[in-house]
Amino acid sequence: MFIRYRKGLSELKTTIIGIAGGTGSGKSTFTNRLKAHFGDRVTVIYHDDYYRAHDEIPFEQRQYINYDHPDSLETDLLVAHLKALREGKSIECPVYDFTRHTRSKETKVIEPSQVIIVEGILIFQDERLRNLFDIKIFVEADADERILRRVLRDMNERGRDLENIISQYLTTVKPMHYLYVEPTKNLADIVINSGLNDVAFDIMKTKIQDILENGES
Ligand SMILES: Nc1ncnc2c1ncn2[C@@H]1O[C@H](COP(=O)(O)OP(=O)(O)O)[C@@H](O)[C@H]1O
Ligand SMILES: Nc1ccn([C@@H]2O[C@H](COP(=O)(O)O)[C@@H](O)[C@H]2O)c(=O)n1
Repeated sequence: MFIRYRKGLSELKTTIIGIAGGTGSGKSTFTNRLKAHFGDRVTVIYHDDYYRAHDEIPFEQRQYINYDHPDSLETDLLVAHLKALREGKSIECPVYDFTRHTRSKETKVIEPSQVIIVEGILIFQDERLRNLFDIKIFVEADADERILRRVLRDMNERGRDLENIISQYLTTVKPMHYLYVEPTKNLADIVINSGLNDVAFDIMKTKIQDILENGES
């Protein structure tokens, strides 16, 4: 693991905010809105980037892996990275390529910051990860809206076709959602209705601003 020490930041208390929710619920929409407002003052980490590589399996077979089971993600590495960032060390984050169902050759260096947002469908499912969050938010949306959004997003951005999206949804995405994602809603501090919720955005904007100014969560 690549770790580089950055002087001074180790003394700042880091606040880690988890944003969970089902696929297509609006997690990225909500997270990206906060990131756009705060810029470099807030760091965002996507659990999706920690999907396992599986370069040993041909592409044709990689598309049939159950990517909605907790074991499909290298959560150990994310836990280690968050602990390193909290200690003021930078990390080398993997970059996931959804079009190839594997990790990209590139990595991105992430510097420590006072506020870190972690986003992902399964981030409240892992107890070690869950215990690292100071604030837990769950983005809620009806299943029909989530799948419709996913169809458009996966066709436009992830190189998928309709038949593949429907088959994946029925065989793994939907059952795993009810087994592993939906139950974690009860573990959240705040459940928000839609990633485009202006009230929730204003509340979180005020909270993060307060943390950045007063150094507390
Ligand atoms: N409330 C909403 N109304 C309409 N479209 C939305 C809404 N929230 C998100 N979207 C769109 O749905 C797609 C999936 O949203 P995204 O935030 O990427 O979901 P997630 O990160 O939870 O999978 C995106 O194209 C996004 O623009
Ligand atoms: N190779 C992969 C890896 C993951 N997925 C799907 O991504 C979903 C999680 O990401 P969201 O942005 O939608 O929250 C998850 O439901 C996996 O099925 C994939 O399709 N292919």
